[in-house]
Amino acid sequence: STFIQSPTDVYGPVALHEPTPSSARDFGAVVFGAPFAIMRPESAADVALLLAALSSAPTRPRATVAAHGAGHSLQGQAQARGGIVLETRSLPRAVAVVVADGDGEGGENTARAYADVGAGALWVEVLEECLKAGLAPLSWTDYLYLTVGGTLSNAGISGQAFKHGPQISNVLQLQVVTGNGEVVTCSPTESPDLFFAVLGGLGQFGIITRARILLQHAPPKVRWVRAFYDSFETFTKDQEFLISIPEQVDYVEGFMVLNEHSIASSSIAFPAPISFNPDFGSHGKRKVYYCIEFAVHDFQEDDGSSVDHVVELVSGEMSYVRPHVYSAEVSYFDFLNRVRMEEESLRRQGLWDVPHPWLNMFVPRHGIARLKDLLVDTVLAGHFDGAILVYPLLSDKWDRNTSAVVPSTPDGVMYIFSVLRSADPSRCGPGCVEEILEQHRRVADEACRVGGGIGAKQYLARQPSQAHWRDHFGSSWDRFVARKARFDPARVLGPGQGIFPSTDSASSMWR
Ligand SMILES: Cc1cc2nc3c(=O)[nH]c(=O)nc-3n(C[C@H](O)[C@H](O)[C@H](O)COP(=O)(O)OP(=O)(O)OC[C@H]3O[C@@H](n4cnc5c(N)ncnc54)[C@H](O)[C@@H]3O)c2cc1C
Repeated sequence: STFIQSPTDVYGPVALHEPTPSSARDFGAVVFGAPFAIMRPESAADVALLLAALSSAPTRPRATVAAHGAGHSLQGQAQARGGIVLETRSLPRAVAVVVADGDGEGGENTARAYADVGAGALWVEVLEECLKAGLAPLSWTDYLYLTVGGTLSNAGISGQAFKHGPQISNVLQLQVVTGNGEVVTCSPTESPDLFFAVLGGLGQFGIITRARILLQHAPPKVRWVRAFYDSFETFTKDQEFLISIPEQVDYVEGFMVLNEHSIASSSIAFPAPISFNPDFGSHGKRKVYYCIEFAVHDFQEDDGSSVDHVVELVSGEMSYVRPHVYSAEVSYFDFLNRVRMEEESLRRQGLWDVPHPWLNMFVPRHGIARLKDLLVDTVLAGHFDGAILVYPLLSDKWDRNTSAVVPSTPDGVMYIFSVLRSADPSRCGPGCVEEILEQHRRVADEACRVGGGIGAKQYLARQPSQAHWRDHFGSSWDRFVARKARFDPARVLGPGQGIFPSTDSASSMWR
C-alpha cells in the first residue's frame, strides 16, 4: 500500500524512520513542524522509489516530502509537517575531481575542471577535497557548513558573486529525482527545462542528488583587506569601483558598523588588529559607519610583492576614512572558512542555537539609500545583536532561466542587504522574536511593494501567503507554476516553503 500506516513502513527496500528532533527545526528556530517520518536514502534510486510511490498514490491526503540538507533554513523551508523529511546527508558524499582536457588550443586555459559531488555534501567537504588537487569552486557562500543541494535550491552568494555569479551560475550538470520519481541527468543542453527549474527552485521540482560544479585553480593564500567609512554614499561608490575591476579583485563584501561590538565580532577571524574607534554618538544622535571588505588571490609562493602592489594601487583609489585600511594574509581555506570561527565563538557563549530572525533582500541600486534609511529607522533603531551585510552584485551574472528571483535593475547593479540577527533568549524572548518578525514583514512589504520606489526582492524568505509568492515571482510566476505542474504535479515536494499549499491537507501543512 502507498498509504503510510506507521513511520517504520517500508516502500520497497526504502525504510522510513521515526522523526528526530532536528527534522522538526532549523537554524532560524522560529518555525517548528514535526514530520510523520524521516527517510535516509542511500541512492537516487531510493529517492525515486519513494517519490514514484507517493506521486502515484490515489489516497488523499498525500504525504509531502521535504529535502533536508544541513537544516540551515530560517523559516521551516526544509520541514514537512506531518510528512516525510528526506535527509540528503545520507546520500553518497564522495567528491570526484575531474580535469578534462581542453581541445588543445591554449593548453592549460582550455582545460576544464569540475567536481562531481553528492548533493548532501557540505561545501567545506567539497573545498577540502578539491584543494588536494589545487582546485576549488569559483563561487561561495560566507558559511561552508551548508549542503550543495540546499544552496543550489536558493542561489548561493558571497563576495565572489559579482565576478562569477551566484553558485547556481557555476553548475555544469545535475542529477535530479523529479516529483514523479524519475531520475534525470540534466544540464544547460540536456533536459534544460528541469536543470534551470531546479536551480533556485526552492526544492519544488525535484530532489537534487548529485551536482557537477565548475572548478578553477585555488590560490594558496589570499590578501584580505578592510577599509572603514563614515558615509554610505562613499562606501557604496567604492564598492562599485571594486566590482568594476574584476581582473584585480576576487572578493567584495561590506557591512554596517553599528557599535564597538560590530567591529569586535566581525574581527574574530580577521587576523590584523583594527584601531578604528569612532564616535558612535549618543542619545538621539546616533552615527553609523561602514566597512568594505575585499580580497585578492595570491598565487605567489614567495614574498607576495605583486599582491602588495595590487592592494596598494586599488586602495589608493578608494575614499575610506584615512588611515583606516587594514590587511592580512591568510590561507585560502581559512579565508573561505572564516565564519566557522565566529560560529565557534558564539557557541562558546551559548549564542549559536538561538532564534535567528533574518531578513535578506536584493535591492536595485537606485533603492539602496532608501532601504538603508528604512532599516536604520526600524530594525536598527533599538538594540541589535548580529551583522548587517551590504554588497553589490551584477545582475548579468544571473541566468534568468533559473528559478531564482532577483529585482529588475536598470543599470545592472543590485545589492544584497542581509540583516543577520540573533535573538539572545536572555534579552529577547518569544514575544520579542515575534515582534522582530512582524517588523521584518513590514519592512519587506514596503521594500518589495509592487510599483514602490525601492523595488527589492527577498532572498531565503518564506512568504506568508500564496498572494505574496505571486508578487515575489512577479512576471516569472506563471513559469514557476508551469514548472510545478510538469515536474511535481502531485505537489509532493517542498511543503515548508508554503508556495503550493495542498488543498486537501492544508490545515496540517500550514502555520
Ligand atoms: C549561518 C548561515 C550562513 C549563511 N550564509 C549564506 C551565504 O553567505 N550566502 C547564501 O547564499 N546563503 C547563506 N545562507 C543561507 C543558506 O544558503 C540556506 O539557508 C540554505 O538553504 C542552507 O542549506 P542547507 O543545506 O542547510 O539547506 P536546508 O535548510 O536543509 O534546505 C533548504 C531548502 O532547500 C531544499 N533542499 C535542500 N536540499 C535539497 C536537495 N538536495 N534537492 C532539492 N531541494 C533541496 C529544502 O527542502 C529547503 O527548501 C546561510 C545560512 C546560515 C544559517
